[in-house]
Amino acid sequence: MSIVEFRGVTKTFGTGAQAVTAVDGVDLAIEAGQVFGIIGYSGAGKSTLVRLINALEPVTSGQVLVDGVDLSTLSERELRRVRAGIGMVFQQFNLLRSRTVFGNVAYPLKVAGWDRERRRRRVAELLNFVGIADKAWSYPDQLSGGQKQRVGIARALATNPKILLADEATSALDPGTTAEVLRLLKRVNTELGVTIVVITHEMDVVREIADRVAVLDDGRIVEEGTVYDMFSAPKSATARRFVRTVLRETPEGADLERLRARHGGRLIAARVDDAGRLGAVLSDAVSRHGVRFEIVYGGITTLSGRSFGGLTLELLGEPAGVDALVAELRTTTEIEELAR
Ligand SMILES: Nc1ncnc2c1ncn2[C@@H]1O[C@H](COP(=O)(O)OP(=O)(O)OP(=O)(O)O)[C@@H](O)[C@H]1O
Repeated sequence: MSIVEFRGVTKTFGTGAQAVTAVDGVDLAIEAGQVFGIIGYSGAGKSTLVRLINALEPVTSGQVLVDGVDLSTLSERELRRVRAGIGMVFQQFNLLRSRTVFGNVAYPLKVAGWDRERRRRRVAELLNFVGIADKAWSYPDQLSGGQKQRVGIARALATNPKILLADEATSALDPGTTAEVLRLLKRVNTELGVTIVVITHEMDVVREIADRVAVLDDGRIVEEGTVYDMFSAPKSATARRFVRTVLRETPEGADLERLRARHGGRLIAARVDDAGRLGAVLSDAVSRHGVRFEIVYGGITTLSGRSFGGLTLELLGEPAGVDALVAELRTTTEIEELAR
């Protein structure tokens, strides 16, 4: 059973000519223990989707199930219980400025009726986990963005939720701090077993921590799958655009013009992955086909622990030899001609 499931969910705001369909016929299954990314541009409906999961908004049609229970069948009191099992982390942290770090993290425990001693022990444990035990008596204004988000995460985890919703949790942070916060979220997933739904407009965030990803475009899921599959073979135009923001393995525009100006040989872009034998074919290129090559662009990274990337090669030799090499390369990996 999925921990979160959407069945034909539509959410419309307003009526008549003013109606806006923010979520449009979404089917989605998030399994327990996953980090699930939902990526989309501004206005795609991401925040609305999140608000449907924690029942801050009712669906217009369809069903949202949390732990197998259709939220629309629950009373307000039962919904509060479901919400208590879902933590939330926000882009703007949403900390109480008048309370210390300790006070912010203790707040949901107080609301849940924990006594003072239990609260103290739990907050200490949480602050240790997120690495800001030394800031317990500081106020939010005295903290950096990354520290504030650690407090936000500690607060979200206070009552031991099974699900954590992170809505653009790193969008207000610089790249270095983003990486630290993402590592912390990954630990929340692996060490505490919390299922995390990450809402973002940044493909880097998806690449860093998600297991699976859904692409939301104009309220619809246009693509869904493992992060590796989406990066290595994006199917929708929106997914391809997102992937290109992170992986610049194929030169375009001015980069491509510069390469063409500098390199007279035939330019091809080759995909590199775990299965490919690009290196093996290239190392025999001279002896088998009389073709030399130069690596002129690209990069290789890891995705979900697997190699992934692309290299642009300049192939130098007799046209027939180059043709034969390209044909051989095509049998091992994806090749794109960067024609003049
Ligand atoms: N309470 C509301 N009343 C009316 N329209 C709304 C409401 N909430 C969202 N919308 C509309 O629904 C659409 C999706 O908005 P939503 O905030 O879910 O998108 P988003 O992907 O989270 O965008 P952003 O990243 O900019 O927040 C938008 O057109 C928005 O104007």
